[in-house]
Amino acid sequence: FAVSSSQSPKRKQITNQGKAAGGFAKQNDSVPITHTADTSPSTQNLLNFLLQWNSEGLGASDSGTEVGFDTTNNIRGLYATKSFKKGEILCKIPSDVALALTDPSTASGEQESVVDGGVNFLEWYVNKADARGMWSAYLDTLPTRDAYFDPTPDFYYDAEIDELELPMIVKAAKERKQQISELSQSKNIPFDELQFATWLVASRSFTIKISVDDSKLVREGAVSTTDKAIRVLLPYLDMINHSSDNANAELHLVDPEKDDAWFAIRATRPIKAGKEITISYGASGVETSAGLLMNYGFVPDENKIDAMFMKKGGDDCIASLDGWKTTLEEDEALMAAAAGNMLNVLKLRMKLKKAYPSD
Ligand SMILES: C[S@@+](CC[C@H](N)C(=O)[O-])C[C@H]1O[C@@H](n2cnc3c(N)ncnc32)[C@H](O)[C@@H]1O
Repeated sequence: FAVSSSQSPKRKQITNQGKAAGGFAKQNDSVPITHTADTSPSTQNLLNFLLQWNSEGLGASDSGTEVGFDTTNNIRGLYATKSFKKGEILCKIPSDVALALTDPSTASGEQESVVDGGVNFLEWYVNKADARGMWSAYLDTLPTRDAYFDPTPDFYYDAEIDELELPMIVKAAKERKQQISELSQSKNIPFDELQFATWLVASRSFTIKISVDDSKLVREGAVSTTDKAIRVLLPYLDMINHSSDNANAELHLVDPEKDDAWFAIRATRPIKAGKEITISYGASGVETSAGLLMNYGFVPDENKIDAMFMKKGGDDCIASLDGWKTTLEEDEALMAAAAGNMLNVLKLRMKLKKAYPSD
């Protein structure tokens, strides 16, 4: 099985090239720079760790990608340091530096919940000294509970969840809070710890398929009903932010049938040097704004998929604009005085009201 669990990566280690990040190989064919390079020790450590395991397209200034902070909103993300054509690989990491969050021997076609993933993350990596040491270069780059992060409804009061109004979202959000509470008790994990681990898993993990027959990764588009879904954390690749309507890259499996498989980021459009690299989150590559709030804690400004979600949402969805408790204008007025979690609640409500076709 090519994805590591808590053990060390299996591939042969190469000498650390110790190249520093930052800067551009060439300035032509580039866009104005909208980020500052992340030169923090934790990110440099991660780069060195990944280079030891033969990762490509990262680490040196001309390698292809670098971690940076958006100069406007300070959000950390991944940026191109050279131009790429559509279809080109920007960077890749070997599958054995992926941290599995699902036990492949018990996995089924059904996706385990993010809360189960949170339990496994704590039990297999964080609370196990040897694994924590092995993966420290990655773990040290993760957001922490004591710094600001975008809270998902797992962190909301029930009254705030109720304000989301859409029955299917309110139900899913309350169920997940409940599951965190139940599993924290049955697994003897402090509630706050599991709540945050669940957030890390929900907002950073990728779901991939592996073949039942030989436990190898499965090429995209070749998924059969007997394949198992497993959740993985992908160091460095999890620095990539989301774009609903303008993503320029996607996760791609290279040589999934071989032991030496790779997780790669591939350009879906031409990308100029300096441009932020974005993918579209969600297992199927389309995530509604409600789904983004549930799992990633933010509501995007644009999202073409929302209109379709409202139309095809079924009985659990609010069937018409009349079904909402407030009008768009009332929400706009509430927004002016809102703070904390209610900002995203109202942003989502207003966005869905605007997206819903009035025919
Ligand atoms: C997989 S991580 C991406 C890397 C992350 N920015 C970091 O610094 O580690 C997902 C998180 O990034 C942030 N994020 C990603 N895309 C975003 C977007 N389009 N707008 C606002 N926040 C975004 C959200 O906080 C989300 O939970």
